[in-house]
Amino acid sequence: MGIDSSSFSSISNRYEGRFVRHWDYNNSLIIYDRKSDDNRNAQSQAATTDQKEVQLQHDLDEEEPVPYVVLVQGPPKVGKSMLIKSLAKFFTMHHLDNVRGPITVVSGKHRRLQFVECPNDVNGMIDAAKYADLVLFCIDASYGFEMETFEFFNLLQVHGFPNVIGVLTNLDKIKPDGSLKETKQRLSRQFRNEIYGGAEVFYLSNLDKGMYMDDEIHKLGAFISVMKFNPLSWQTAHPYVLVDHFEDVTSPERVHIDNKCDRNIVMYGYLRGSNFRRGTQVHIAGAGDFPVYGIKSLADPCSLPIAAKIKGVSDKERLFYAPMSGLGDLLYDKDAEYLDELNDIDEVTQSEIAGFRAGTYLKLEVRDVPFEMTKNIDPNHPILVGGISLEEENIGYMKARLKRHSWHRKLLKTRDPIIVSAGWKRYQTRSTYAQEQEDCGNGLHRIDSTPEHADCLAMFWGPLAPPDTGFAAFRISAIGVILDVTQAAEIVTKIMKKRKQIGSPLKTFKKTALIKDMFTSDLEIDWFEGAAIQTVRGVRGNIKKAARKKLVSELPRKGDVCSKTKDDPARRQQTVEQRRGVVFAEKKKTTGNRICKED
Ligand SMILES: Nc1nc2c(ncn2[C@@H]2O[C@H](COP(=O)(O)OP(=O)(O)OP(=O)(O)O)[C@@H](O)[C@H]2O)c(=O)[nH]1
Repeated sequence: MGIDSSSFSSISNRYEGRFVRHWDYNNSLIIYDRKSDDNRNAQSQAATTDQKEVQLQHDLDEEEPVPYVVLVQGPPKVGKSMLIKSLAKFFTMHHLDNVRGPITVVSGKHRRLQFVECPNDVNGMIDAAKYADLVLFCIDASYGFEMETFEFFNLLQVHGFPNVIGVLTNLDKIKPDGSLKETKQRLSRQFRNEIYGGAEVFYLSNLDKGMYMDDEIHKLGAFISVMKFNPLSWQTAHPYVLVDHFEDVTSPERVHIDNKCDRNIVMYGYLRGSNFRRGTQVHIAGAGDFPVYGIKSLADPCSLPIAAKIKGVSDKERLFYAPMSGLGDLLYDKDAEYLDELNDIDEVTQSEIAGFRAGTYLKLEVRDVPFEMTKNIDPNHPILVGGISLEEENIGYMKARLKRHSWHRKLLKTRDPIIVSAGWKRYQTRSTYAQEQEDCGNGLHRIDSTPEHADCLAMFWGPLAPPDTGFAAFRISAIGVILDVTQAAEIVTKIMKKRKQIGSPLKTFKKTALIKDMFTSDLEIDWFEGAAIQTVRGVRGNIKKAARKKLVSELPRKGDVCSKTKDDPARRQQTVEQRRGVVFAEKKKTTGNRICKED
């Protein structure tokens, strides 16, 4: 039976008549007679000691939740770094000089937070939207909302919907008359209207010694420490690592011979989402898919206080971990391998059975990545490594439903290049847009550009993402969802371009007509089999097939009237109209004649 620690202490101290109840190490209920008093005091002391130990054991048995990623997003110079520094100081009393890369802090007995400053470029924003558990939207109150805020919010909608909080900065730049209160109210209202109805908004009204005011940071920090984090579906279904330390381990001799050779790299970070099984391929954002050459679990560099106590490390030493900002102990040393609270099963066997557990601090080695990755490494641009399923390892065609974003002024044209972000991946591709139309059978009508206000279908080639995955096209020009995937384009769907082909009727039969001068070859006719056809007066039909030469030469003569027409007054006028245009000129070109079947 599982109990929480608070209910344990109240229950274990409760006396019922002559019986005392308490829980043993396995959380099993034990009841003993309080009147068999020989060892009563001893038992009471034991119960207190047991209680402490059980609570410790209970805390240890609980999985250490992985640090939540708190992403600080906002336009340039809005105060993102200063907010992270102020919050880090609130939680740890450490002063950070730089904000570079993920910064992990212990924010409470059971919670750690990892602060990340969102890069201001498109690729950084795309990746950040996929790993954020909470987003602090920094808004410069002296300026108002900027495009990036809305753009990033749209990305969050596509890739999951984490918690969001609005933070108004630069309030001291507004005149402290009536307009300050009015500005706060207006921006808060706008944030809730445009971003998220129930969102909290915090105000950072001034600076004190280069930091935000303590009391305001305390309010925000305290709120984040206790808020509920909702698991996001894509993240929980995939293993992923937000890299907080990176090393190039290519042998110097190899680099000396060819400084543009592929590199071997080692990345460190907490495993998030689902368990990581051996053999899983990873996608390194911006670099591509790679098999994992080596994977190891290491000692947690920023343990929760309870776990640190068991490992004999003082809390103070473990409250902070920010290797890219130059803080935190180097526990990712090769020898410092993690030992599980399951000592009798060795690490290899465990990982073979269940994979590496989410929350584990991992060391991942990947070989032969392009040298540009190490050359352009930027600590302000955290690396996202996502585990991919077998299905996602393939490249093929995807059919998606898509709608042009209202703030993208131009229509998206078929075959124009777009940057797509779907699943862990972002890539450039060309899309063909199409619409479903009844007269096209199972096929689709190709359209030259996306419709003005409606959604449409998009077919594009790229690394496959599972159906129902949200995606966005950049700079946010459209958002949509993947419908279907395959490696062969024709299986996704048949797309037909709508063309205006004009011909003239050669002969009409009962329900059939021969049309001439519409196409130039039999092959062209084959492409259009089944396509809709219509006369100027509105008689509708479908293209059936190319006419046999013999049939064309055996055409009836002018003046023949089909009996069906006489019986059908509604159609009579149309058919007569249609027959007026029939030309019995000698046929010059037999190919290109069509048999058109009426509905
Ligand atoms: N007066 C005033 N200045 C602020 C406030 N917040 C930030 N600043 C100043 O704005 C400047 C930029 O602050 P940062 O924290 O570096 O802003 P940032 O968003 O991290 O900037 P980038 O990383 O370059 O995008 C600093 O000089 C801060 O002192 C504020 O609320 N009031």
